[in-house]
Amino acid sequence: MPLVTTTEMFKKAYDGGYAVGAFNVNNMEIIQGITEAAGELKAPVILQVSKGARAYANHTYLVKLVEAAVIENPEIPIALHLDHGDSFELCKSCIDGGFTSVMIDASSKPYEENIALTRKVVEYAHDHGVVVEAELGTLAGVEDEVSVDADKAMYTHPEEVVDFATRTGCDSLAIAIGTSHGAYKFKPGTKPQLRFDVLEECAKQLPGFPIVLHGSSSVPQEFVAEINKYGGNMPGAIGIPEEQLRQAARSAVCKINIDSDIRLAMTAVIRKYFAEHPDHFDPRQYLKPARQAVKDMVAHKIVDVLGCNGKA
Ligand SMILES: O=C(CO)COP(=O)(O)O
Ligand SMILES: O=C[C@H](O)COP(=O)(O)O
Ligand SMILES: [Zn+2]
Ligand SMILES: [Zn+2]
Repeated sequence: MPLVTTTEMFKKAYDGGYAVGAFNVNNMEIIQGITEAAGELKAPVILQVSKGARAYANHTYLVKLVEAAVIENPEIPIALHLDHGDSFELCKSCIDGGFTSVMIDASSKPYEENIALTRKVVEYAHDHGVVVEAELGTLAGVEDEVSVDADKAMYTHPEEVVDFATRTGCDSLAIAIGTSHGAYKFKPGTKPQLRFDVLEECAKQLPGFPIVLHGSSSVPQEFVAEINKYGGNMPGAIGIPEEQLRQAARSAVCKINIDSDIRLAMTAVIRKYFAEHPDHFDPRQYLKPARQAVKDMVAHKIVDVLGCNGKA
């Protein structure tokens, strides 16, 4: 099947009590690892491209690689999504350039400006058959090149979500409940805990509406240990406990974003490979196990965390 929007995926995920994985893509090996796992497990999947990914790999290369993945995996629905679009122009360029979904993240702007910009993107997107994810609340960590302190992060105000969703017409909403971007989500020694009360209140206000969780890598400690063992230096890297992601996936959360775990999986394998094979210099030799590590990690998320296997 051709690239799809997330509309049908989210409806099924909402009703079925599971979530669809949204994985960030930056090169061929990442796209292959993710889609081979999703294809074999008959799972719907969202491939998302950040502004940084587009700057790194070029829009056309990424779209064509994703189109190749669609041809190679005809039995699963695949959506191509812009992650953290920060302007109307960037969203328009992706809508015009073949994406089926875009995020406009104006969450760092004042509330009324967030609404106005999101509304503008929604109008253009819907005219072109593309769906829109918006965001309310501020995630801790590094977002939009703004670094937000964990204790200054702003949880989404549930009393705003109906007004926001109604006035913008967005198709899904990313909320802040204590997740954050990157590999250092919680201070060592503190207990990682998402605010499920905030999530439940948002879901109650917007029955049937798909909620999105950003910053949802679990930062598997075996990857961190391998990285540190083979010359890396990532002390105190901590992610979201998978049990809490499972709980979120069963709720109104229909899309769970994972990028850092891809980076960690590849880096761990490549560091080990370099340490064990100092004489090798063919990139295929270390990118092949790195791609396999992405595939294994994604398969684990699909089956053991998201619950979207067999839902294609
Ligand atoms: O939210 C993300 C992409 O938008 C990715 O989050 P992680 O850094 O937790 O993987
Ligand atoms: O949300 C951020 C994603 O992890 C993308 O990160 P990036 O901007 O470094 O590509
Ligand atoms: Zn944001
Ligand atoms: Zn994000």
